[in-house]
Amino acid sequence: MLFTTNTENTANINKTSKKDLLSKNGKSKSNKKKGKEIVTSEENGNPPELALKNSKPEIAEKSFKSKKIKDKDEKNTVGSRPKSKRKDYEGKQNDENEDNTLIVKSPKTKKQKVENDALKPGIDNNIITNDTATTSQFIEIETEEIPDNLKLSSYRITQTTADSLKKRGIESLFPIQAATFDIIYDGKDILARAKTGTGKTLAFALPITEVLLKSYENGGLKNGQRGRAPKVIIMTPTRDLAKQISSEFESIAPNLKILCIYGGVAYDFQTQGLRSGIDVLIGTPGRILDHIDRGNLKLGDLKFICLDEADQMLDIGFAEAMETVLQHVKHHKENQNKGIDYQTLLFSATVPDWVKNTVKKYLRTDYVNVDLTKDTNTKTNENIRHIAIRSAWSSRKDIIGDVVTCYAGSGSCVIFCNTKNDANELVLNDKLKQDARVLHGDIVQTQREITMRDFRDGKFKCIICTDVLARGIDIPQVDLVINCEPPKDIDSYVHRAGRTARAGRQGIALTFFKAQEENRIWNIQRCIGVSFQIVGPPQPQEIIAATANDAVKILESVESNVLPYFHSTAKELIESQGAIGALSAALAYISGYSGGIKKRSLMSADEGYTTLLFRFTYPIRHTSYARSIFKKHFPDLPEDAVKRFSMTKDMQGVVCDISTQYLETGEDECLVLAGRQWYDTATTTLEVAKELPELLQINKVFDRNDGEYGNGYGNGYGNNGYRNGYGNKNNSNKWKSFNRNGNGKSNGYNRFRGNGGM
Ligand SMILES: Nc1ncnc2c1ncn2[C@@H]1O[C@H](COP(=O)(O)OP(=O)(O)OP(=O)(O)O)[C@@H](O)[C@H]1O
Repeated sequence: MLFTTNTENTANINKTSKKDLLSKNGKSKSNKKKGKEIVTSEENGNPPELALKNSKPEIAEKSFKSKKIKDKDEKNTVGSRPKSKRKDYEGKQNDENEDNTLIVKSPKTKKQKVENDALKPGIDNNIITNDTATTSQFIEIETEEIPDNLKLSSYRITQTTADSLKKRGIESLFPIQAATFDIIYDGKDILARAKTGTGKTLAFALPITEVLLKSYENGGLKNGQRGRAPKVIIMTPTRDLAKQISSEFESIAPNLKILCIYGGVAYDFQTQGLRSGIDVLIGTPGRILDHIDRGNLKLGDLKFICLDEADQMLDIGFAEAMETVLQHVKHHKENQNKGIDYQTLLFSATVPDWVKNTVKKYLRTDYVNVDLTKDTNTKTNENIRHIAIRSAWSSRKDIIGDVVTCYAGSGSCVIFCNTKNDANELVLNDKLKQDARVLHGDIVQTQREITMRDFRDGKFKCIICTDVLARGIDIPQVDLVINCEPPKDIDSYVHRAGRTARAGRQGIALTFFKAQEENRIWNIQRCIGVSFQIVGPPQPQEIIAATANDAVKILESVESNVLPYFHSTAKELIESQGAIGALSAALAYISGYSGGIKKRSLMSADEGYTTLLFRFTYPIRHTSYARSIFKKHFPDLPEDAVKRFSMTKDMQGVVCDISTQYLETGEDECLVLAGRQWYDTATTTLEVAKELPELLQINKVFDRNDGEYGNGYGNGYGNNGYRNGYGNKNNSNKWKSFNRNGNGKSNGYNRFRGNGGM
């Protein structure tokens, strides 16, 4: 394990596979070679207590355990341990890999034999279900084995705090918390990065709380005095996040006085709060600065200044205020000849260079850089599934309700708009059948708080917002995030998507894009290392599948005593419509689809278009092949009735949209186009596409005759494709050159580009 303290002090801390963990096990080649040495600041002129050597971790662990029992002074501390031993113990818990990175073990499941209570005398066997029934005295259950390095008891967490955590269902630390606890507790500055929803708030809140509690206990800091200045300032970009962090502190540290301040509300209450004395101040930089300027906020006792989501400060216009606060603190301490007797902490899922450069001016040179995102391929949380739907802006408002129905399940949904106006418009949209409320910077603070509270409490399903909710906001039941259009930048995408799949849950991030925005989707895909699944808008069968269960539940919940009143009407209905027809009508009504479900193009979500799929038994070279089939077989079909031709990724298919007025289904489900029946041949079939097949990168393969996409094809695709991809004119009619880019290498993207010139 290496805490590099040269230029960056980087502790790379990775989750690793079970196999990796087993193979390390303190016995790896590198461990032998390096003698499990934690090289820290001693070699670099930093305080000696951080230079750790641990060649015999197992022994260190034992000595820690016995010491823990003996040491009465530390009885109030779960896992508190003498410093020297603690270091040894830490070395044991966190394995190192070949390149000296610290590995934080994740919980793994372990099979445990427990006594089968169901077979014990005196226990009611009726409670045995089919799943649990067994004749064995023991049953095997899967339990989570918490690695020692994630156990609360492995850290200097007081019993009171541990109890508060357990009340919230927190039994162990998450990797970022395990990775940063000791660093912060032991007095270092830190720049920490971990993916969204991985517990960064507690990663700073826990050690800060414990340091304060320890200081108060030892009399080092004055506790409870009226007018006491804060020991901690936490700056966040938004009020909503400030409120959330305050609640987090309140839940783990009920004995500390927490104050949350932000702009947009009167000063009086905040000023009174500051004057009465507080321990932790959480707020937005602008308002914090105002209080410093007004002389309300004293900085002399400050021990921690923490920046959460600092990189968003620039977007919100807080970058200058944030830096001025940091400068004030520094100068204030210097003027008091206290030097830098406080710690600076920075946490975010994304840390762009401007933040690093700004913050480094205020971090001590021996700060530690913990980056849990560094060695993973994706920048977003792995539990997020990324979906994109191409649709014209005008169609989006019509399908968004169905999208929520099909993808949010019983969970909640956050819908991001790029502007406040868009958010205001969308919330009025009657197609959004689900309960929805709007939240953005123009909504008054009290209403924002009510909306957030109700959303957390599950009182409505969708919150429509701007980026004001993109950062940090933690609502565990959010299963779906929708971007009404691609966000302005990559980091925004990472944070917006991160509102789902929190604390190990699964979630979906779904982005709408216009045809001309497609490159933005591929750009996000490339930059954050995820794979977008391009799908069509929900189709009737999916919508019905998603709603029918709920409708059935509603029917089942009807009080039986009211049913007799409906019997005679039901009887008449069944006589006129048949039982299935009558009940289906009732289900359709309950599901909110009594007005019918509009068929939509899978390609563009446009109403009035149906997507057709040609399949060939051989690869084709161009979508015009399909166009020529239409011309030949359906001479009465107007040319503009079919559009958006696009090649499937395997190049053995073409999808296109046909104006639904020219499409009928004849006997045996056969297709009738402009009055003529289509007959499949041995090599070519045509059907209504049930789902969007994987396409070659889409905007590049639209047919040049499509008004909507014509330019993309003619200029971008044609020229580039020919020159870059195809390369050699002489090869143009040779099949082998079709699969090659200019360099003669075959790969997905270039292969497609290579096709462009044909
Ligand atoms: N050790 C833990 N055990 C169980 N749940 C936890 C633990 N730590 C945090 N959580 C829960 O995980 C969720 C996400 O935590 P948090 O909001 O701190 O994430 P984050 O990394 O700050 O995300 P973001 O980057 O979006 O701000 C919260 O609901 C929190 O209560």
